[in-house]
Amino acid sequence: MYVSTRGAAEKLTSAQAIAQGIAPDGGLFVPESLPVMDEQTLKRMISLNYQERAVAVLQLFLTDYSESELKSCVAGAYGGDKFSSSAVAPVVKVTDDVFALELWHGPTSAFKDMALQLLPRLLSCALKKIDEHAEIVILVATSGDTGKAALEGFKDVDQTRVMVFYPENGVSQIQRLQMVTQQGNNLAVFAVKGNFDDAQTGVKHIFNDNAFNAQLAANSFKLSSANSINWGRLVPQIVYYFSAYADLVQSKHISAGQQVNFVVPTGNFGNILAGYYAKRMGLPINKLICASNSNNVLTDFLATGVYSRKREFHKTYSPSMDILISSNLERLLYHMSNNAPSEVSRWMSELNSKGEYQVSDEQLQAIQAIFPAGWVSDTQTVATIDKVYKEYGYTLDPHTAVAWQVAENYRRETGDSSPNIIVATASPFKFNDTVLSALQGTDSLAAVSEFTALNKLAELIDTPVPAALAELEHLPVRHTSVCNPKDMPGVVKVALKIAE
Ligand SMILES: N[C@@H](CCOP(=O)(O)O)C(=O)O
Repeated sequence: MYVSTRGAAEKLTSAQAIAQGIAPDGGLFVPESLPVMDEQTLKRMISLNYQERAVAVLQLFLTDYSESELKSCVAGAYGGDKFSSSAVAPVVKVTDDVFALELWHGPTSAFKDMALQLLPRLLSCALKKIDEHAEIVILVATSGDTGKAALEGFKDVDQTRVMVFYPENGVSQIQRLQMVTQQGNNLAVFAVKGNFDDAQTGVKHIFNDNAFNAQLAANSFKLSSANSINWGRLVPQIVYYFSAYADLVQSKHISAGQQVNFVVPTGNFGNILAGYYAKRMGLPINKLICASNSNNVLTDFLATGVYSRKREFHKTYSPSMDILISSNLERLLYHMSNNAPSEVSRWMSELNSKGEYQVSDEQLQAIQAIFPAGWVSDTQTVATIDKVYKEYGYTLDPHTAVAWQVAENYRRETGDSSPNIIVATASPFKFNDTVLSALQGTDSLAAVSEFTALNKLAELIDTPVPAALAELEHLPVRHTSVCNPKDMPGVVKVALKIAE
């Protein structure tokens, strides 16, 4: 069963939690108890393919789904030619003890596909299970990657509508084009005059507005989420930690049981939290290294125990991580406080009212023992892209470059020699201008169009542009709406044709 991190919502099955998205008390759903992956299953994973590994992990959490339901959801998500790699999430050896877990082989070239190809299937199945007939309105706040992956995953899915809110000037050109050209009859995309936090806060306000939800219900609509606040977004992400480990044992780069570090470019804390669940389940993870850009709110929290959003918001070359309110930290705090919803509620309410909260020294030490952290500037990010390409012929996108450099700094500072698995979250082509100028200097971008830059990058790194990105050049723009954060509820009503 699933409980809210704030303790004031009823327990739900996983199907109910996935359909609701967020708990009615404003908290996030977490498993009441965490399953353990026994050693035998861990060993067995080595010889399984990605889909089989996914079922093995999912069935430990989604206990109200049958094995055949999970197999069918997983086959739909990862089967066929949806992913450009047959491994789905391949692990690439970059140096003797540094590996890249490439999570960007899906249809939108970012790691969000790993969950957002599966979530629509889990949700459709959940709606049948719980006999829900309302139309589910999925609200998404995005700093670039989740939005497109949600649009692609939910496009024309029965009984769903999708509404994506992205910061007007806070995503890469390719990310923007991916969203504004999206086809499908059940979706809408809005640029928000503000940053990602404004969009995410706007969405959370809508979720917590009882009158608004009642009006929706009267029109046979219910809200849900495709962000990592939804448990159904998070659980598929646990799978690739197991899969990467199994691959490395299979290829004999590590021995079974050996401790490894995962280094995760972090924004909303969902990806790295999935790694935490994998560790709690028994995967031999030494550290989960939290890598940030100059929006280093998490680095500071992990150093001091004070989470403060009272700071300048920076627009960086790694825009998907331009976030100051990291939603999933709430789940970690719940687990690290020994499941104490009253403490979590107090911290979240202080974050809301005072802009900050502080955990105890004891809690901080327990968190620090698992999550070392660091951040790098834009200047270091581009230097890292250039250095890694020159030294190893491997092309990093800016988010993955942040992780790479933080991993290098961590190893130098601590002497921890565990193999580092860098979680590669996006294709370099999504951030073509930053990557091209990192490799060839800013002059390479002078007076060239987005698509010339894409092709130049492809030629330089001798890799074809993903077809779905190349075709953006010829797709008509279908979504041009812009709104203020305070107008988001009205915008949702208009899109749903609900009268004021
Ligand atoms: N980095 C994200 C921000 C939202 O995070 P999510 O994991 O909660 O969906 C993005 O690219 O949109």
